[in-house]
Amino acid sequence: MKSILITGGAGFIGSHVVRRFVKRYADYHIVNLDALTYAGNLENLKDIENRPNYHFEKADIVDAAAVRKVFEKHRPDGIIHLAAESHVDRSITDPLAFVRTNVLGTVNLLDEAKALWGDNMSEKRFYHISTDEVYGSLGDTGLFTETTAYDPNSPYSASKASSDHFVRAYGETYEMPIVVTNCSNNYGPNHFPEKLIPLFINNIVNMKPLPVYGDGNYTRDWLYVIDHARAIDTVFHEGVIGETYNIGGFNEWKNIDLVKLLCNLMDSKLGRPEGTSEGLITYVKDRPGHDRRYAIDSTKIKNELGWEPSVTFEQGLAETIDWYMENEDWLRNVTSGDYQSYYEEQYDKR
Ligand SMILES: Cc1cn([C@H]2C[C@H](O)[C@@H](COP(=O)(O)OP(=O)(O)O[C@H]3O[C@H](CO)[C@@H](O)[C@H](O)[C@H]3O)O2)c(=O)[nH]c1=O
Repeated sequence: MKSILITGGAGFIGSHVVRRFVKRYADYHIVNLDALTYAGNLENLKDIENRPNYHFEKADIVDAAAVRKVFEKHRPDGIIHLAAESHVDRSITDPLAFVRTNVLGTVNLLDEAKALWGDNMSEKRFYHISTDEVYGSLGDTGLFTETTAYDPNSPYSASKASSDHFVRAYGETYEMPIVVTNCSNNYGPNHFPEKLIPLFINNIVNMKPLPVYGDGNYTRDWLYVIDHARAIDTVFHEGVIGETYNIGGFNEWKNIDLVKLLCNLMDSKLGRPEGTSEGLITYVKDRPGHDRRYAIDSTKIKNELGWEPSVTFEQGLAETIDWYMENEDWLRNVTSGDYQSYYEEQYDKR
């Protein structure tokens, strides 16, 4: 039996990875290690929580002793590391939180893996999930490839770039079998409504303003989270040790075009007159250091491992909207408590 530790498994991308692994690999011992911060939610895993191959451990990766206990108990052969602070706006107001979780937390995990595996690293794997933001910002043309130089601009992307470097350093220095993927913007069910798509879905439902940063002409490449989880499964099992793979949707959208599409889809789903949601669009002060364009070339993973997106953007977005509308309780629960004050604070600042 293979023991697999998935960090951040109660979060957005992590929960889709945990669900996929628990359902597909009945003979694996799957451990979800999560600190259950504001963005982690065990509700995301209700449908699989009683499966015999699933185990949950509440621990913060910043706490090395707590991580060690989990390692000693479950003795993982493979680690899929997704736990991270992930919101760029939060990193601008509290960079240290990102250093702690994303840098220190990652090094703690690497150290515990090294201690557990010792000299016997064959058949082991440390897989770090990272972001295309480490490459910085593009002009109107070009794509990030695996050889693009790192050039992070936000405290968030600087912390992820740093953690990528530590993972690679453990590969070089201690011969740890590592693999890294850098992925574009994800969307889909269970996405915390601080990020563009779920925030705007929530605001449209509640007829609240849609705060578009700057001129709205910022470009992102969007990938359905379920396709990302499938890519992670592929890289975990078939990716070549020491390699980096870029993952993206070849699906670039300017924010304002995406927001207008979302508005139109929501109006028709909610039975509201055309143009109702677009009327909520409010241009607000820009995000400091806002990266203009991300666009990623995922040819390598397609050619070498046979992965490519399976869901079109129109299909994925429609499924996402349906999910939020069918899961009002989930949305209400995650937007209660501190959420409101966080949201208002962000909005007031602009
Ligand atoms: C929340 C919010 C965002 N935006 C803009 C900022 C960005 O250009 C775009 C998407 O913003 P966000 O949803 O915050 O995502 P972004 O900053 O691109 O980063 C995401 O995508 C990255 C991958 O590229 C991940 O590594 C990050 O964890 C993830 O948060 O929309 C707005 O115009 N208004 C908003 O209220």
